[in-house]
Amino acid sequence: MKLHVITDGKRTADELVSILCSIHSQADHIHVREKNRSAKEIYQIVERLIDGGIPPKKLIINDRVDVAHSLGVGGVQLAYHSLGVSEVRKSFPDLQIGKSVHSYQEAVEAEQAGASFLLYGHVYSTMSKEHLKPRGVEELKAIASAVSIPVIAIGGITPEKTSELKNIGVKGIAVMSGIMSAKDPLKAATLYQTNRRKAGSDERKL
Ligand SMILES: Cc1nc(C(=O)O)sc1CCOP(=O)(O)O
Repeated sequence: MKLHVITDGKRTADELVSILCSIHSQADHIHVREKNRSAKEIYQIVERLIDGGIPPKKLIINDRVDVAHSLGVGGVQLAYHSLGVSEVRKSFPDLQIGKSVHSYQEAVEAEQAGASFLLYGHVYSTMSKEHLKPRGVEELKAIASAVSIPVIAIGGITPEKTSELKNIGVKGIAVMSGIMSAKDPLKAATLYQTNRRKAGSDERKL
């Protein structure tokens, strides 16, 4: 299972660079999701992350295909308001394209349109999506067995949820507040990573 860390749009550029450079060794992917920043600001932050030692392929840019393409990073994450998967796929055949989905139908369509992986959520209740009912694991389980691209779970994921998600065929977890708002983000990321590895080895023992 992969660990995706999602930025929360609440930090100054300096804080963001400092947190991400300190935790990146524990993360498989880092999604730069800074919805209130311009393409230029995101570009400059990502340049600093790369200069700070984060391998470009680890970085996934939310929404901004232009930034992802011009910096040659690991991919783009498309939301409902983003360009469509098939339009992006047509122009960038080799780009890793993640698509955020919220139903079985959206998941199947995103795979058909050429998505490389899916983020499905929000699975558990979370302060990051306050007042919105969580979707639970049933639909997630159905999606994970219906599509052949990796499905990543997002929303309210604590380290303890890792093995439940692993058991239903999810290929990764995406975490925002559990790491970005932690008093010690490196310690938090390490705990997620340890549980993720443990979930993998428990499964191999079965
Ligand atoms: C950014 C995001 N997208 C979601 C979706 O359902 O697509 S849920 C979510 C927030 C996840 O935050 P946390 O790890 O703090 O619960």
